[in-house]
Amino acid sequence: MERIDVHLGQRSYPIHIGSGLLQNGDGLIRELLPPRVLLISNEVVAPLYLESATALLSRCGCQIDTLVLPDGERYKTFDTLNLIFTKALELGLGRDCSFVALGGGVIGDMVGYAAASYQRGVQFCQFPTTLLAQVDSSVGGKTAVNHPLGKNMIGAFHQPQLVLMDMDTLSTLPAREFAAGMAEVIKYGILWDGDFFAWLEQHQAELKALQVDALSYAIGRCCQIKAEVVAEDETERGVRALLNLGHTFGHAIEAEQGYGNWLHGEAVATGIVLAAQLAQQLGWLEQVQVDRISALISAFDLPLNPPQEMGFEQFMPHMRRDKKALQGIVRLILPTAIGTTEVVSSVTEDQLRQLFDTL
Ligand SMILES: NC(=O)c1ccc[n+]([C@@H]2O[C@H](COP(=O)([O-])OP(=O)(O)OC[C@H]3O[C@@H](n4cnc5c(N)ncnc54)[C@H](O)[C@@H]3O)[C@@H](O)[C@H]2O)c1
Ligand SMILES: O=C(O)C(=O)C[C@@H](O)[C@H](O)[C@H](O)COP(=O)(O)O
Ligand SMILES: [Zn+2]
Repeated sequence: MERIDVHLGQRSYPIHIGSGLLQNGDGLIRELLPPRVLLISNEVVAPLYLESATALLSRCGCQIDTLVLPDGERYKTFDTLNLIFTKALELGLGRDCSFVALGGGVIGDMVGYAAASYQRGVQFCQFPTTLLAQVDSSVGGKTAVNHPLGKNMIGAFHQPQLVLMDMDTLSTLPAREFAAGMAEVIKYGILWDGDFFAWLEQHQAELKALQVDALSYAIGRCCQIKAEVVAEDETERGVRALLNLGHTFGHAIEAEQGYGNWLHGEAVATGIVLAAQLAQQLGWLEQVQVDRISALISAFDLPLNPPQEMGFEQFMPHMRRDKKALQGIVRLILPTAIGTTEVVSSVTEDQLRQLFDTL
């Protein structure tokens, strides 16, 4: 069992990582929970883990109600959010309740945003059940829903009270979803920690086999990096933007292809490769580093290339709307080495056209 703290003054919170925490984690979370809880999951995760999560929360002394939402990225919408608000109002929940998100990043982002806005803000907790949610989305307080014109366009920064991640839940995760989570894991190595990237290169087999020591090291390292970055820059005024490596391209793919057709992690994987290729084109990254990045992404069966039908004309409208853009100028996160990245606003549209033309 590992505990990592996100240091944010009064909004600080613990991340608990371990095996069996949905069965026996009550001692870790009891003191942080209010008496009234709305436990929210989806149609896929609920049959697997709702019962143990309910039992855990009830051993903590909470009065629990549950809500099961439809599954998938295409339901990360205002309409689904409204199901949460309606349920909470029907139950008569007040500001002293907590919402608990049991599921992957879609559930976590939606429940977090519902908590940020219900009666102008209630507490929430993250019980992440995908690799992607454990290494990334459950930590840091970015919450959102999608808009047809852009990913995560409507949202808020709202930190959870606690994050409880039971690594055992990964045993039921489909292989494609595990790989999608690995895209964000690889991202941390490139943007922050070259030694971690090298460790990932050396431990591919153990990770694919869900070997517990390798998995817990990888999840822990990602959470440490994210906690450090978020503590330094909670609302993305500076260094936090680095966590967006691959996302300007990736979000364009997700929106253009229709939410859910490309998984978030798949789109980010391709986005990271595009960022590396662009950095190489600009003379900032050596080809050998691009090759290492592509090789590791490919080793986890993640896509290296965007959809064939997507070129400059299809990417650009999405990229100009990216949340990092300032006065219509695209800002990109580009690697300068494995382990070091920079926020760059000097890339011209001609340079981007050249990137897509050479694919
Ligand atoms: N807030 C953030 O900082 C942040 C960071 C990264 C990604 N995200 C968001 O997270 C979302 C992607 O999250 P995701 O990859 O977890 O997708 P997801 O939430 O859609 O989960 C993937 C699939 O796995 C199922 N599932 C979840 N846990 C399972 C389990 N243990 N066993 C079997 N099936 C399980 C889900 O029901 C779903 O079908 C995107 O919307 C992305 O924008 C947010
Ligand atoms: O936590 C962050 O900051 C991130 O950028 C993490 C990303 O992996 C995540 O996908 C995030 O939701 C993207 O944020 P957005 O602001 O580009 O929507
Ligand atoms: Zn992401």
